[in-house]
Amino acid sequence: MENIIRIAVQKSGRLSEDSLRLIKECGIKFYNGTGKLKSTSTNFPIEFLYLRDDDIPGYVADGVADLGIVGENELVEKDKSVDVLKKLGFSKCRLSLAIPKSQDYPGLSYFEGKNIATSYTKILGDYLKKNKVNAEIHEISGSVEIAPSIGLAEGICDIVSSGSTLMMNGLKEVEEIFKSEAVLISHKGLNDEKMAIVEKLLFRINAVQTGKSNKYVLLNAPNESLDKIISLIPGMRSPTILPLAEEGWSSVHSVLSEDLFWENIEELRSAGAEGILVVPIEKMVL
Ligand SMILES: Nc1ncnc2c1ncn2[C@@H]1O[C@H](COP(=O)(O)OP(=O)(O)OP(=O)(O)O)[C@@H](O)[C@H]1O
Ligand SMILES: O=P(O)(O)OC[C@H]1O[C@H](OP(=O)(O)OP(=O)(O)O)[C@H](O)[C@@H]1O
Ligand SMILES: [Mg+2]
Repeated sequence: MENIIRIAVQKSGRLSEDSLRLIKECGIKFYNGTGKLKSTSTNFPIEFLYLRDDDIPGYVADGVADLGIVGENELVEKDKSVDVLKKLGFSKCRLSLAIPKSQDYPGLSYFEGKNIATSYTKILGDYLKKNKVNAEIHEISGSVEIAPSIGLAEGICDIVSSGSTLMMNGLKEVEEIFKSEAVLISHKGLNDEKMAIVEKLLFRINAVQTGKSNKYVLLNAPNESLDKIISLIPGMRSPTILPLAEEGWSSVHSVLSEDLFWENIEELRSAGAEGILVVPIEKMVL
């Protein structure tokens, strides 16, 4: 069936929940009961494959799946020929080198002639080559952080986010070698029918993501300070101004990024703004 696209998402794990949440926020309905490895949307021409994240780049490169959501770390490690359509802003982490916290760290020379345990042999190998460090790479597929304590390696290269797993295993992060977040990838050479559906999906993802990075702001302001306040919360085209029942006051409605709001909040208040409400936006189409 050409008029449907197939997207591979992680069946269970760190990417899974956020991937499925994003799809639902796009208004796409589907059933993903536990144990199901495939499901079809009831209101959008898309079907889902639920896979291990390691397998997603290969399925998309081979065209078994038209799209996939995977971490950049896995994508680069698997080195498959796919297109990256969009960074998705979740599952942010980094690939770092770590050593026992009792060890002094003079720099990358620490790793010269040593063993490093990792699940990411390609990324680590490229990094060591680029930095002219001769070290032995030990590939293990999980629980990498215990390698130094069981004498398997003098260092590791693994995913770090909060750093708590490193700490719990007596390790300290010494080099960050790769920053990663979830990305939407696509098979190269999708036909026009499939590309049309992909464009519709991207439109919805953009609307959801733009909404997430902006807030709807309402406030009350004395009319004499409206020009100053409007300059501080310019909105998409221009703020909406509504007269309050009380003479000399107006209600100002606008949209702006959360960062800009916090940068301007003090100036807004000193300009006389009060009753300031900040409301999340579900979707936003520019
Ligand atoms: N602690 C973390 N914080 C943020 N993102 C993470 C974290 N750990 C992993 N990720 C991201 O989520 C992806 C999947 O991680 P997960 O731990 O679920 O993989 P996995 O155990 O290999 O799962 P699978 O069984 O699907 O292979 C990683 O490739 C990475 O991009
Ligand atoms: O810096 P932190 O916040 O501690 O996160 C890093 C840990 O998260 C991931 O493991 P996860 O918890 O997903 O378990 P897993 O090893 O079974 O995938 C990753 O493999 C690291 O071990
Ligand atoms: Mg995996």
